[in-house]
Amino acid sequence: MTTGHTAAVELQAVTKKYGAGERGVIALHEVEVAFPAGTFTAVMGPSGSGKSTLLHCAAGLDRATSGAVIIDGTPVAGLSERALTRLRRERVGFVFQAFNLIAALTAAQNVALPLRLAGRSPAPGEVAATLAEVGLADRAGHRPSEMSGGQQQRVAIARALVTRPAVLFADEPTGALDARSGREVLRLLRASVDRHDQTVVMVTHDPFAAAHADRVLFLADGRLVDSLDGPAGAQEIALRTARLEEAQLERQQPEPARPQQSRFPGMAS
Ligand SMILES: Nc1ncnc2c1ncn2[C@@H]1O[C@H](COP(=O)(O)OP(=O)(O)OP(=O)(O)O)[C@@H](O)[C@H]1O
Repeated sequence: MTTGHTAAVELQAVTKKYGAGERGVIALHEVEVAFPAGTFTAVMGPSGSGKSTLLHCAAGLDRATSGAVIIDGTPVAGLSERALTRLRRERVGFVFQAFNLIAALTAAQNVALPLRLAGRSPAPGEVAATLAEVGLADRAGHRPSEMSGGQQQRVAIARALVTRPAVLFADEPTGALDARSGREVLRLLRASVDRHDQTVVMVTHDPFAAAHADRVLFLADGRLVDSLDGPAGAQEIALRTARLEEAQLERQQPEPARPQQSRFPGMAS
């Protein structure tokens, strides 16, 4: 089995600008990054640094303003909307903070949905096996409202993995969970990489979550400014995050005021 040799997703000089003219916001500046197949990458950075934009561009949910995004060997720039939708449906999996399961469907029906949308019937046992992988073999007939948050997120992971995508993108997958359910979700993502060579890219604010990754990338002001090759400890990740947040705060401070003339001659103001 080859691991880590080819890129599941590649961004070449990707710039993303929202809006036009002077009021436009450059959310990504010529970002250059590859996510090797069979690896787990965490993306961190202060609020507004461009994490979600990076994820949306890398997943083909949004188009880059310039530069190239290559998903599973296919450059997305040349694709029609319909072809891009098909690429996303067949080669990309998503897990969001808010689970996004369909309330009227059972766990098994939710997991089968991507296969049905791709126009194929699940093979016998396929959905059950995927639910078993996330430890929910006994919940197949339950609807989302009958499951805990952690269980719902595990169903969402099963739904994302059922098509065996080239890459799984997770946007704050533990953000709405208690610590124990969060750890379970992270263990599952890690296991999908270790056991099935899955490629995972996860945006997170949580250093403990990022510590499950093989590599942590740090964004600031739309640029990749730092990286840690893992396994990295949560403490080191937290330290680097704190440094970036401090640097961002410093940049946002107004220009220091000129020293005032002291009202008391001879004393420093
Ligand atoms: N649709 C949009 N229109 C205009 N500006 C946007 C849009 N989406 C994001 N931005 C801006 O682009 C920059 C990057 O935003 P992005 O949401 O990618 O950051 P983030 O790191 O994911 O932030 P957070 O951690 O707060 O979710 C920010 O300045 C944001 O205000």
